[in-house]
Amino acid sequence: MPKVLVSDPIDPSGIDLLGQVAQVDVKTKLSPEELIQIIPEYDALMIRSGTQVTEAVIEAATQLKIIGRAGVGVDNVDVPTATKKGIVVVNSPEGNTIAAAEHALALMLSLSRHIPDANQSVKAGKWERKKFTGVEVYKKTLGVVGLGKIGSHVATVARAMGMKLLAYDPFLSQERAEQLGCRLVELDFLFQESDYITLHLPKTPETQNLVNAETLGKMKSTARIINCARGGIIDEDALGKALESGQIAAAALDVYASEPLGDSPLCHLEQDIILTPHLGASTEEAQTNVAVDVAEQIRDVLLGLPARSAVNIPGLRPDVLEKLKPYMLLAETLGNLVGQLAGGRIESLDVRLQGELASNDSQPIVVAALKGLLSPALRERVNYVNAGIEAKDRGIRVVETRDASVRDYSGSIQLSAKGPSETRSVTGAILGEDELRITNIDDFPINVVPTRHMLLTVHRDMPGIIGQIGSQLGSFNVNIASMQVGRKMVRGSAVMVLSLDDPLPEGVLSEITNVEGIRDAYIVNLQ
Ligand SMILES: NC(=O)C1=CN([C@@H]2O[C@H](COP(=O)(O)OP(=O)(O)OC[C@H]3O[C@@H](n4cnc5c(N)ncnc54)[C@H](O)[C@@H]3O)[C@@H](O)[C@H]2O)C=CC1
Ligand SMILES: O=C(O)CCC(=O)C(=O)O
Repeated sequence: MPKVLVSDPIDPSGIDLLGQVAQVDVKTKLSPEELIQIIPEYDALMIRSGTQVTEAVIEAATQLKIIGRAGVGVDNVDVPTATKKGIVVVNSPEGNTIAAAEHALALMLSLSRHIPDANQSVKAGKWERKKFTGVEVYKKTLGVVGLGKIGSHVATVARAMGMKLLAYDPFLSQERAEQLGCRLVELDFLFQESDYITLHLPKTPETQNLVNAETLGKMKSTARIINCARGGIIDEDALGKALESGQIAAAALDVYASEPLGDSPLCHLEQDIILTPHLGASTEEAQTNVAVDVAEQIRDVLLGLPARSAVNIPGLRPDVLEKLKPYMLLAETLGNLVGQLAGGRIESLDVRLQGELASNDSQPIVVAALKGLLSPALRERVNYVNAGIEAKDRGIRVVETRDASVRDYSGSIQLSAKGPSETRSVTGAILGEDELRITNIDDFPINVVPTRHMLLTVHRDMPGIIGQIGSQLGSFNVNIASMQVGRKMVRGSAVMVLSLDDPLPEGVLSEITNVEGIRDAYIVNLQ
């Protein structure tokens, strides 16, 4: 019988289900060393957010086939290392959506009516009716930052309560926002106009400290902010200061930059602040949903069947997967790249299969391209199962074309993404067994190995420009791993792609854009 380790508290419904096909050991509160010591015995690991599945844990896990996260965020799993070792990572992208949305709404109403303080006051024998006079949410403006699954449900309920809705989501179409009764606006406008702001976006390098002293400074002094998304999206020091100075009226947080929160200055604020211990997903229903969802996937993988919500390896028959894997990885990488170049609100994606690939089943490749395209916006919430639905919900039209006559490589994929103002296109191929290459960017021929941190420029082909960019990067201590230039004609336009050892520090991009001859510069981060 296969062995499953459950290392965080999981609803019994999931454990019972797994018990039918495996030996299940529940061992919570393991130290990192204890986990590394016992993990070699196990075929599957089931976790919530408590267990850190680090590179060291995965390297020690010689039998492991699957890691199941009973929840959405897989921030506590080293997914790239798991993928490298062929370990499937699954999550439950929707099991706790309603729970998290309802928690945000509960916090909004609690802030409006001072429920936690009023409760404490009555329990202390007081009767302070005037002190706890509240405000109504009816006809107030709610700004929703991140209009995905949770944000959409919050918007739907808030609309039914008579609230006016603004939303900011750089990856969502106007049409989808309108369906939800939201006016899609820029972030500054949302901060200036909202009476309540609720955050429902992922934590990424771009969203870290999205709410900071400057953005808080734009809010009304009567405004209230709620964060049930991820800690670190709000700068906690700046929030404390904004509350103390009366810059904003109140805040409610469920998530923190570091958890558990411990004795933070936020706990000692006199002002209106409600703090809950990451309870967004903690309802009986959500815990049953996520436990059963993930346990079913672990069971299926242990029985040799595909998983339905794999964040890293798609649910295909092993023989099909083996054949298509390099091309799916290529499509996902190209999707990610073209999405970053097109910059957000994509209206359509053209997937063109060329050469030998033209006669293949295109569906897995299209899905992989969409997963890559949507991953800057949705991160681990987009997988091979929901990528098509997510794209449709976002109003992205997908067109497939085939051209068997293109013979530069045995098989190649071209993706063209149409944004609001322009269409960007990238092509890639597989060299040898599984080496990925980007072979064309916006019709400029190039030969680039995709890497994690890249800088891409479109510039005038003239002497000195490459040297200047190299010096700029050097002055910021950024090391260049490789460089490729592509051009269509001498002294015309050119593209340059630099692979970097480290992420680009803030401010470098604007310096590079200022170099004479540079028309555009992009930071591209590929997974
Ligand atoms: N407190 C808790 O216990 C729970 C927290 N969460 C967190 O809630 C958040 C939302 O989850 P879901 O709605 O399921 O995710 P989702 O993926 O369905 O929606 C996220 C939305 O954020 C948008 N987005 C991405 N970058 C953005 C940016 N820079 N600015 C504005 N919007 C941006 C995306 O386009 C997407 O529409 C996540 O951070 C998730 O980890 C989820 C479940 C429970
Ligand atoms: O309670 C948990 O497991 C955390 C829920 C959460 O934040 C998530 O699913 O992303």
